[in-house]
Amino acid sequence: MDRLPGPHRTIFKNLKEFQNFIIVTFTKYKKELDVNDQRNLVDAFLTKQQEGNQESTQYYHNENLTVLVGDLFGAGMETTSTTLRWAILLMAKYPEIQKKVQNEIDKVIGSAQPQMEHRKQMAYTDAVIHEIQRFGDIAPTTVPHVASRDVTFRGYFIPKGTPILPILHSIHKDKEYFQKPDDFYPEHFLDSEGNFKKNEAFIPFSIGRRSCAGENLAKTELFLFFTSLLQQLTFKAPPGAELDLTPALGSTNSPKPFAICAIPRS
Ligand code: HEM
Repeated sequence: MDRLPGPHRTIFKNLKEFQNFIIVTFTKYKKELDVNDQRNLVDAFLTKQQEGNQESTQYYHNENLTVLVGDLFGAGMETTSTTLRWAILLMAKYPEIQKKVQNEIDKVIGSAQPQMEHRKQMAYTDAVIHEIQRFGDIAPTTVPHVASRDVTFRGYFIPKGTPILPILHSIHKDKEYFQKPDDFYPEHFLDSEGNFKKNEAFIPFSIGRRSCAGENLAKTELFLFFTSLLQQLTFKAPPGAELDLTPALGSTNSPKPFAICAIPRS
């Protein structure tokens, strides 16, 4: 792939730049390190590295630190922030849904600081967040897996060692489970009485042993950020602008860059 022209070269170039940024950062941290006053994860990792035992050499080497910090950005930060960008775009696109969320926030949370306990009383907001994740479809596939043993699935024999890439996208667009798969329709997660309704085909964090390690943290972040934003602000398209819901080209689905007006509510 290195020798072929194409957009993947930009990915390699950006990845190198990103990794260099991490290396430069932890090299600086290494110089300042005080094992008795560890400031963050990088300091904790470097402290283990300096212990100089077998574990330090085997696991706590620079390459693992680079990948670990990279994973936290990629898996931990980019995912939730991209989902929140979809949330802002969708709220501006569908002002009547935004209004219903804000009414529920005003009723249940008022001017207090949003807490996770509020979620059980906020079926509509919960349904909207689920629908943002389903519609935004930020991880259309899982990360690559490999069959750990021979399996037969729906009549197909899959030998041990076969690479497998489950497609979450097709599940989230399945008409059998979602009445209007191509629309933004929070009612996918509400029953006729307006109670929150689980849907077993909602699996944006994937399922099984290797499903997302940050699922609970991500759900917490999404609820707290989303409600805090809509408690204070109303999102609107700039005058005359048409908001485009087509995702940008990439291995994950993020919204194309957009301009937005954030109007204080008070
Ligand atoms: C909206 C937010 C997020 C979504 C939609 C999401 C989605 C996913 C998906 C689809 C996978 C692949 C699972 C598989 O291959 O079966 C995954 C893996 C992973 N995610 Fe997330 N994720 C999110 C947030 C986070 C956060 C906040 C963290 C950590 C701070 C995190 C850490 C990880 C890790 C470490 C893995 C790899 C797990 C493994 O291979 O065992 N994710 N995530």
